[in-house]
Amino acid sequence: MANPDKSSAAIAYVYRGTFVHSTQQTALQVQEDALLGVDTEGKIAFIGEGKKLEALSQVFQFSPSEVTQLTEHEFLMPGLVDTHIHACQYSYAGTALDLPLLQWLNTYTFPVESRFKDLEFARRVYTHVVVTRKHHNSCSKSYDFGQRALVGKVCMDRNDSVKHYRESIQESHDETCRFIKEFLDKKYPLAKPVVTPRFALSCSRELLEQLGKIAKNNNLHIQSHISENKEEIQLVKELFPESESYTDVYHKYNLLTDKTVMAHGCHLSDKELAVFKETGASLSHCPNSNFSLCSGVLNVRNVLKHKVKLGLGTDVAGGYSSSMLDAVRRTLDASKILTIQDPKHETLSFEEVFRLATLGGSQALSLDDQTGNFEVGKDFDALRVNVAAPGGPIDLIHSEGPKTLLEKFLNLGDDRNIVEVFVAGKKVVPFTEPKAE
Ligand SMILES: Nc1nc2[nH]cnc2c(=O)[nH]1
Ligand SMILES: [Zn+2]
Repeated sequence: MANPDKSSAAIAYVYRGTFVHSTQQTALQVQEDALLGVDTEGKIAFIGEGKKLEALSQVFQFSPSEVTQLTEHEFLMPGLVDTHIHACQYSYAGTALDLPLLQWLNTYTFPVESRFKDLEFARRVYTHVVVTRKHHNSCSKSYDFGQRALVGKVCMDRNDSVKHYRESIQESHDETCRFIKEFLDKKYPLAKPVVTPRFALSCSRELLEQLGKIAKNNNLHIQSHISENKEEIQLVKELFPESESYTDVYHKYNLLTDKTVMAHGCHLSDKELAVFKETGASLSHCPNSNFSLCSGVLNVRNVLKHKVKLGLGTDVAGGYSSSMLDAVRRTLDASKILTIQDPKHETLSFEEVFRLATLGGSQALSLDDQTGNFEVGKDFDALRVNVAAPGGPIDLIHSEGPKTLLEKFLNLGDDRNIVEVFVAGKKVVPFTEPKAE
């Protein structure tokens, strides 16, 4: 429990019931009959025991009668963090999954993305992405709907398959600078721009170098793809013969920093993982995409052994589902496949995967000082889950403890179980239109 200092904001609301979250030390920490207060700035003001209600209400100046009591099948958990999604690929999610990565990009992805020159097309797709994903339980127009987001403008100055979908180095550089400036000028409280070289194969050395400099000079996040599929890795070797590895290509151009998140990394060597650890760069594990495009199976256990930060991603539309619950399930499947192949492999537990989907994601994005778990002073990013929601997908035959309720939700739940979603203390589901001034 925190001591309120004189400058702390007033309490906006208080929940009482079961809370589950992760810490660095414990994959799943359960607090039963606990109290959690959120202040008017959307931050967690206190967490304490239910039986201390009287004392807490006096210290933090709220009325015990206004506390919201969760029911026996409900709990609060931190928001699920999707560390990698392509908003512009959302329109064909669930289709076009019959080709491996490079052929998939040339045949389906580049032709669709090139249509975003048409602003009306772009607006229509992006609005759908945010509205749908809110109901799919995680964090672009995200900022209009109160969601937390890192948003990048994809850069590529190399592309031979769809000729009209390629920038010059100058265009890519200038558009990135314009995008960053306009984005920062809007002063969105929860959204940040990200420097985004698509991947090594679609960028010249000069462009990679310029993007590394832009990120460094403006202290920005960086995102890209790495070591997703074997054919891609072979081509990177041929295009960048001076580099020792795929990781080395990005490292050389200062694109691996503690604010970098690289998607996939299915085939990284231990030596490359050591570079990730050393630079503080993180990985986004996107198992649905890795299965759908037959790219590979990331050994998450090995990544964790190297102490590389790792979060989960949906990677729509290489991944066909925009649900983070799906990412949780596919992560467990991927781990079990590795155990089938090698019984000595230590399968990930659901508690570990829960941590990857919440705290792990916030660490991968270097946002763990603000979000990822329930710690006093962090933003209140949370889901209120009702495992027994009427008309929902889960049949509760017996009364179950909180750990089992979480496991059931992760394996069987969907948005019908997500009663409320909070981002920085603001309720974004159910969504209510802001009142007109
Ligand atoms: N999955 C995936 N991998 C990529 N590598 C380069 N671009 C992409 C993309 O759009 N999706
Ligand atoms: Zn991707």
